[in-house]
Amino acid sequence: MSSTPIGPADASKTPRYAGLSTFARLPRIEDVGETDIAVVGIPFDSGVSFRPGARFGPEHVRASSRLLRPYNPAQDFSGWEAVQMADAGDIAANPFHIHTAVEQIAEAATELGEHVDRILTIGGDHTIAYPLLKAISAKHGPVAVVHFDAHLDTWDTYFDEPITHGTPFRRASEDGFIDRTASMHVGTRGPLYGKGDLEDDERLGFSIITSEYVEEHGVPAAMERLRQRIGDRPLYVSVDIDVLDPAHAPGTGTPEAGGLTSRELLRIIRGLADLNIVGADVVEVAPAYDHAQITGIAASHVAYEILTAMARAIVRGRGE
Ligand SMILES: N=C(N)NCCCC(=O)O
Ligand SMILES: [Zn+2]
Ligand SMILES: [Zn+2]
Repeated sequence: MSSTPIGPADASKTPRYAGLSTFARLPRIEDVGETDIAVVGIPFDSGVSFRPGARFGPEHVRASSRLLRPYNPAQDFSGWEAVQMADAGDIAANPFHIHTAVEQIAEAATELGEHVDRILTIGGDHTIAYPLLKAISAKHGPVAVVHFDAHLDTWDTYFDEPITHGTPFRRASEDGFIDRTASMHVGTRGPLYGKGDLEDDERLGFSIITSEYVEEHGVPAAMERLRQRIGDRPLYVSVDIDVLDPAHAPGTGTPEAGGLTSRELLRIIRGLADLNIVGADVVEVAPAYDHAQITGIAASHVAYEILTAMARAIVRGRGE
């Protein structure tokens, strides 16, 4: 798409708090022609092991994104002025049958991916990363994954069930959706079931930047390790908002103490901006436990940084 993109509603003409709720007040996909980047919601939380409520994440993050502005000074770039972004609405996923839900998600993401260059998904619980990785790897081959999360999410089963929000990256690794030489968790912390969890995790292809590592060595060292491991491979970024400390993201289902600050997370994501982010999700926002939109605003800013990085990658690819 090369003509001038259609941007969000102008906040100096239509008040920010007016109008239909789309991410950042972007146009709906049906209201624009060709779209470079689609933001899509997946209101699904049937995979949770503790507090439910992430099914209301997409509408909450959209509502919390109304104050975003076009120019991102931290990346010196105006994403939606450079490429066409649009809100593609929500993917309908069966809340009563998780196997059907993941098929629906994989199909809908594959179909959307045929029409747009990149997709940023707003969840929903972390289960959705599994079908999203299926769709993205069908397009690009096995992708490098940077997974921001308090949790490993490479556990095997819960109640003997293989598809849950604690297991998506194990299933994705077993199914060959991820590049086992180039994937990483960031922000991991807290109690595990046993030491074997870490051995399994390594075997499944992940190395780990713990929350403590970020505190000890700082954001630049973390960014350097990420760049070294990923290189120029196609990169999928999955952000579980519980990577943030509960002080920065109370509105989530499985909170763990000792997490990143939102400032640290935003900086690390910006550090990925010169890599090739081909797809991303922001998951596990559960508004019932949120206060003053703390979690929703953090998630909307994370999504904004990722969208900016994606737009820059598209512009680089065009040789502009
Ligand atoms: N993906 C998230 N947020 N949490 C996974 C927690 C799995 C457990 O209860 O052990
Ligand atoms: Zn988590
Ligand atoms: Zn997770």
